[in-house]
Amino acid sequence: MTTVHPRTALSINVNKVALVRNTRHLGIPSVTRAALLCLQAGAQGITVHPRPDARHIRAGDVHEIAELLKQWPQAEFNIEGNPTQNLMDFIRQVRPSQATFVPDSEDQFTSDHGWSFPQDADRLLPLIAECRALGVRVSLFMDPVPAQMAGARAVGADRVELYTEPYAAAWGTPEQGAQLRRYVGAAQAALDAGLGINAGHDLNQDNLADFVAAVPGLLEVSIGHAFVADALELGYEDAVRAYQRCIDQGMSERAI
Ligand SMILES: CC(=O)[C@@H](O)[C@H](O)COP(=O)(O)O
Ligand SMILES: NCC(=O)COP(=O)(O)O
Repeated sequence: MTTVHPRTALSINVNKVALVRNTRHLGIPSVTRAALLCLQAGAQGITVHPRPDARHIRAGDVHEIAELLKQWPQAEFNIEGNPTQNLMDFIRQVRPSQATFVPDSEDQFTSDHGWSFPQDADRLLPLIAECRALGVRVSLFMDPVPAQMAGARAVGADRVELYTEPYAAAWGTPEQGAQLRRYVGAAQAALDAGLGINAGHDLNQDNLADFVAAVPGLLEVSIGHAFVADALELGYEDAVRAYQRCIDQGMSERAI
């Protein structure tokens, strides 16, 4: 049976623009202008992760980008965070296209693991139900473990976001193929459970096309750290186009 491969959307995470902005009281580089330039260059969405310590994305950024996106109805706004911390206030106030639940502690260096089922089910169920009642799609940040996907669906998630750091770390090494097969298996299990598939963390211009080509049903990649590093060299417009080319290359190589 031929697997239908949707076009993978590119959502730009602007956390690291905010990180640089926060090192002076000058308001530059503008986070909202970065989002605008990425949208103008063809990005299909913007992602932010307003952590409780506001180390990068602040509440004002969330509301300014929400206002900007009212002018871009075809683009998506993805707000990430831990729903047992500060995320739900943003979801209630902004009602973004998507909420991505991430099980980070408040002082975590960066996101480095997904949810676990059945352990996390009881506390996620009502929060997912609230988001969906608000018309907000819910994606759960997950490790690429096939056996976990049914649990994600059982708590009402619409999608999972596969945590891709292990794949990124293996890319270009002899472990690349084995890691990629883990993600293909997890994605197929997610599809079988009725979930949509997103992915993110440490994706870059080197490893993106291989991932897009291999992983079935990939709806969205959210990319920030490597993108901002590339944008410092190329500018936002050329960096978006470079990442779109990687996605297009992966799409062209997808097995029919
Ligand atoms: C959930 C995830 O993998 C990233 O979206 C996360 O936003 C990275 O956070 P930092 O930018 O704070 O490292
Ligand atoms: N969900 C992943 C994301 O938004 C960006 O992750 P990264 O590219 O900054 O590692």
